[in-house]
Order: sequence, then C-alpha cells, then structure tokens
Amino acid sequence: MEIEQQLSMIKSRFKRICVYCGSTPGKNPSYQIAAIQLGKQLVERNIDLVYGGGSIGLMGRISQVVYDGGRHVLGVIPKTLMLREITGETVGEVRAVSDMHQRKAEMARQADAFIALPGGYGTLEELLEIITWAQLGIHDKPVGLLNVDGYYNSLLAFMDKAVDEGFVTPAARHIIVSAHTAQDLMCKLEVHFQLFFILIVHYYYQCSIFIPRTFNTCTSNYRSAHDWGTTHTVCSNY
Ligand SMILES: CC(C)=CCNc1ncnc2c1ncn2[C@@H]1O[C@H](COP(=O)(O)O)[C@@H](O)[C@H]1O
Repeated sequence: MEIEQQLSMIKSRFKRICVYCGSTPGKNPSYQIAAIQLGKQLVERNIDLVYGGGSIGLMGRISQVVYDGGRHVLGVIPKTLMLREITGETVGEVRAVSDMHQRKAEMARQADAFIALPGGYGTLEELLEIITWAQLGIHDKPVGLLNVDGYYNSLLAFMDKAVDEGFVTPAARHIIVSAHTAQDLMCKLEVHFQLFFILIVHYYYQCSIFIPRTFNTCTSNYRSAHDWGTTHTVCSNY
C-alpha cells in the first residue's frame, strides 16, 4: 500500500479546521458542490469547523453540512456584521469580536489547519495573511487550497512567478498544499502533517543527532496543536 494511503487511514490529527470561502456561491455549481464535499470530509474525519459566520454563499453551505453532521461549528463575526440581513443566521456557536483584525486572529487561534475554498477578496486576503504568518513563523499549521475546477490556477502560477523572480523562497512556496478535490486535499494535509512527525522522530531516534530548538518546539506544539494560540511559537524550519 502506498505510504500516502496508509497515512491517510490514520485517524485525523486535526481537531478543528478553519475554512475561508466566498460569501457568495459563485456561478459554477461545482463551487457549492466542493463546499458540501469538504464539509462531509470534516464530518467523516471528526473535525470541527471554524469559519467567518453567517449563512451566505459557500460559507453557509459548508457550515450547514458540518453542523448537520453533528460536528461543532464556530462562527467568528465582527459585531458590525452581526445583523442577520447582512450575513444570515449562523448555525452552531457564534463568537462576536470587535473588528475584522480580531476576527482573523481568533479564527487562526482556534484552528489547527486552514483551507481556502474559492472566494473573492475576503478569501484571498485571509489566505494570503495566513500564508504570510506561516512564512514569518507566527504559526506552523498546514494551509490547504481547494483548487476547484482550476479556480486558483492563476494564483498558483503567480506564486511560481514570484519564486522565479526572487520574491518568494521555494520553501515558502511549499507552505501551501493544493488539490482539486476535498478528499485529496484532506489526504495531502494529513500526510503533510504526519510526514512532519515522521521526519522529526527519524531525525531524533535514528540519527541521534542534534535537533534544532525550533523542531523541538514544533513537536510539542503539534501534540497540543488544538491548544495553540496562547504560545505563538516560532517555527521557521517547517
Ligand atoms: C456587507 C457585506 C458585503 C457582507 C458580506 N458578509 C460577510 N459575512 C461574513 N463574512 C464575510 C463577509 N464578507 C466577507 N467575509 C469574510 O471574508 C471571506 C469571504 O469574503 P469574499 O466573499 O471571498 O470576498 C470569508 O471567509 C469571511 O471570513
């Protein structure tokens, strides 16, 4: 059996994933289908959802599926967007925050991985900020991109160009894990997460060599990944 298959059969290590996605459904029905499929993946893997709150667009689709599947749903909404006419009714738990900055920090703090579905400026802004925070070592959590029907092809091509032109390092380019289907993306993120552990364990026990302080920090951080947020561990070796 392929190592990817073996690793993906192991129970998910993620307890709660933050999903960034469009506040509109998009024109192509495949975007809504992808949001529903990602919601089902979270339910199957016993993973809770953190998102921007409300019931509009793809946000509404995924939150309803995860809620109906019996998982916990946390919507983080700035007080100014809390009017039902703006975002619709939120299923599950609603956490009110003072502004958009606090919202992004709270969403990041609550989750132990991030996934972006198709979306507009809001989604792009959230995705790029969480990648930037990974690049700066503010967090060491996986970031996934669900590239439904090639929606993000041009963004990925742009990132490759940024590497070619010397504005993004090849290592930073690999922060983002992309796939075309929800199932593939979840498998890749699980493998990404677990290979990271295997590398550390191999490094530590087989090689018996010096472990950089940041690796130690990362290992302990992942063991309690769900509780991340109070420590803001720096991990530049990920
Ligand atoms: C007045 C107005 C346009 C309200 C839109 N209502 C919204 N309600 C909740 N979260 C939102 C809203 N607009 C943007 N966001 C945030 O930005 C992302 C979606 O923005 P977009 O549709 O991709 O760009 C979401 O992940 C969410 O966190």
